[in-house]
Amino acid sequence: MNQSNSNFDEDAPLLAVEDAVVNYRTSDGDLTAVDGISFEIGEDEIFGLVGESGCGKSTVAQAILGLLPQNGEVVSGSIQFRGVELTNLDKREMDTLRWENISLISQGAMNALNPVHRISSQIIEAIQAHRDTSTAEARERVAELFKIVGLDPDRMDDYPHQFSGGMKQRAYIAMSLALDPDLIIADEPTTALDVIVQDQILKRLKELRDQLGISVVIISHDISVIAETCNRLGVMYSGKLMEYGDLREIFASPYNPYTLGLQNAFPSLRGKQQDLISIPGSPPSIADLPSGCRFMQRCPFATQECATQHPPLESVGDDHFSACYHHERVEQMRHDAKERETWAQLRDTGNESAAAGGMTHD
Ligand SMILES: Nc1ncnc2c1ncn2[C@@H]1O[C@H](COP(=O)(O)OP(=O)(O)OP(=O)(O)O)[C@@H](O)[C@H]1O
Repeated sequence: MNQSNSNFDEDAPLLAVEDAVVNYRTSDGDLTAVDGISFEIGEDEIFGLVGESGCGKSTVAQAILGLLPQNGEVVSGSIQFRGVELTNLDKREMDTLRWENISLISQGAMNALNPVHRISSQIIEAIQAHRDTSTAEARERVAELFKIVGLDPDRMDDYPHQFSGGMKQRAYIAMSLALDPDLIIADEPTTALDVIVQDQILKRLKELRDQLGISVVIISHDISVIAETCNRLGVMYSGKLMEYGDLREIFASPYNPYTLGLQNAFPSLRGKQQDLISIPGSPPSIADLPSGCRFMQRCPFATQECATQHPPLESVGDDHFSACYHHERVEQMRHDAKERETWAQLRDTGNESAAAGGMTHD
């Protein structure tokens, strides 16, 4: 463990997000992008956060890392790293924690490498900004990091343009490992890469967990990316966690209609080809959220009850939680969700009428 903060509690979870609410101030008033989500990440864990564009995944990552834009704020709840409340840290403390304890590989991180500086000097600079290390020692560390991420150390003095997209992404991962963080947050780490390189990077992230004991949060809109890599999972929709827990358990017995829909919508990276069925419609705008279940307007199983309020997360198994009013109908929902007509009916009915009363009754 990286012991840069003497306030860390070794018995506390690595990361614990508890009922966190994140708002953005806009000319239309305060908009809630993350609405009371809770999850924990333990040692040696790869946690996946999945959901469609705009559901609040990046906002969660930025809130953890203290990198929310100027108009964003964690307005309630708590985010703790080894028992230390991150939302109370000042900028200097947060800057230290970022890199030393938690580091970020962001969407398009490879483009964050400075094109006019050699890759080695960029990583050396990051090391020397935090540690009193000679340049010779830092160069040795860069060579070691290159090996860890599967790059040839002889190429460390190259410029970014001499690297392919996949190599640049690996170089950025090397940089994010420079100070031995305990947790890496990878926000869409492979989105811009082709499938083969994507697979290699995901394998590498897994190896980091296996070899270095680093926990990883992978944020992706693609549930098959998460399926390949993670051992625990949070399925997000419109600022809420819809299903959460052990990945194998969720994949073997999904309880939430949104998870059922996502599973239909993405091809698996390996394994048998399946017929893809997309979920008709799009998520609600955070400026105009429904008062009931956030997924209600796109859910083929919605009833009047769903229009009352968003359902709470309930325990449905060992390390398995889901937010839905219809868990008792899950067998039927799993069966029906595999049928294209189930979702097509929704398209025919139209989102608006489904929300207003085109839904089934209990
Ligand atoms: N600075 C901001 N000001 C106002 N609204 C914002 C701001 N940043 C994000 N949002 C809104 O917050 C919601 C969540 O955005 P966020 O980027 O966290 O979602 P996401 O799931 O990561 O999506 P993507 O995969 O497209 O990045 C969206 O509705 C987005 O439009």
